Amino acid sequence: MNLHPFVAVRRELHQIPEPGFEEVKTQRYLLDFLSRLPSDRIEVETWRTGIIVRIPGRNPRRVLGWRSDMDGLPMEEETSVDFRSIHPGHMHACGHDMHMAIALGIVDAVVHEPIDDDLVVLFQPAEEGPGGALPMLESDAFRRLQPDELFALHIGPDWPVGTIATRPGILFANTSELYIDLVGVSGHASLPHRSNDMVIAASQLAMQLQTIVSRNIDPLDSAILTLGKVTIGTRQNIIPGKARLEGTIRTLSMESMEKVKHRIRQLVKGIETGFECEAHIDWGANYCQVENNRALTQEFMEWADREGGVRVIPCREAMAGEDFGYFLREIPGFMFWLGVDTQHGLHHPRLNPQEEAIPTAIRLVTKYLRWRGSRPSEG
Ligand SMILES: CC(=O)N[C@@H](CCC[C@H](N)C(=O)O)C(=O)O
Repeated sequence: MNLHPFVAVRRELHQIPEPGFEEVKTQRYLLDFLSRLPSDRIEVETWRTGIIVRIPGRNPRRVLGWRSDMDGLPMEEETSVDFRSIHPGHMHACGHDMHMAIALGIVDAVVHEPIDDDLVVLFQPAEEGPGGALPMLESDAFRRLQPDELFALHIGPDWPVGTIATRPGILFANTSELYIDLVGVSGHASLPHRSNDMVIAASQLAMQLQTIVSRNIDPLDSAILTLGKVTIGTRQNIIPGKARLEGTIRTLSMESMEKVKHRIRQLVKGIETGFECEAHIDWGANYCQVENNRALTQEFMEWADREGGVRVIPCREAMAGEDFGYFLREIPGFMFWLGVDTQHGLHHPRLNPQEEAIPTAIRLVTKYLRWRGSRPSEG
């Protein structure tokens, strides 16, 4: 059976997942693809491991933009597909391989049949961390080619192929990473009184942190504090003097984010006093919420229902994070979920999105850009 060309692209990209700002092979693959397109129809610029593509329009009044992320996740793939990751310990488990294949499909379609407005397509590194959107947004390369409106999608495991889901206003949460180091005194397992055991301090802290959302945040204002990794100790008969707790905070308002951080500082101070240890907090990468432009989103949802060949599902906010929010803070636009109907969700080692969603998305987005490109600007 003949594979759809951009499904084949996705499979090739799926094999080479790389961490944020190390997307070297990925960038080379994308550049290679772009170099095979007619060079008089396309301008290609690199920014770190990312790429900015500009395709001039037929009768441009403004610049429309599309954004894809690029990076993979540090996890071992557990699917049995024959195109699984060849990079041990790394996997495209958040669909960025799908996003890139779709973005290339859009570039290919618009190069061969231009839209009225100019189109800029961003391949943005490091969405999973430390965050490529903000530095890309602030770069000279981006400022030179900056779009007037910007759109993106994210694969949505919960929705069937042929559907999209989005909403005007907040779609994704504010995020902050969280790293807490505790330092006590290590020692012999038989001499607890001469050491300062960080297993106990870290366990207490982990439990206390889980009281913040339930006791300090307004129940009508969602928040999450997840610890995804706790590292303590080296073997069973050594009392460990060091512990590291790693997690993420999600909120739907900046006020709640500040409140959660304030409570974390207080609880960590309490652990320092109570367990006579030293503690250090690092907030890592912080992403602002993805807030869809209301008018453009509403218009898109109505258009997609009418003409896009997909079913549009109005959805609730998600507590996932996306540094695309930084772009939307400056540039009107929106993001939507693309139904890919998978049993295993994002960040799962068996994530296996339905690839028929790729041609569906290319058709939908290209048609929308064509339509939007022929419409007057907002306001
Ligand atoms: C869509 C998605 O899964 N995004 C990631 C973004 C990560 C943000 C940051 N590195 C963090 O962990 O807080 C997510 O986990 O939601």
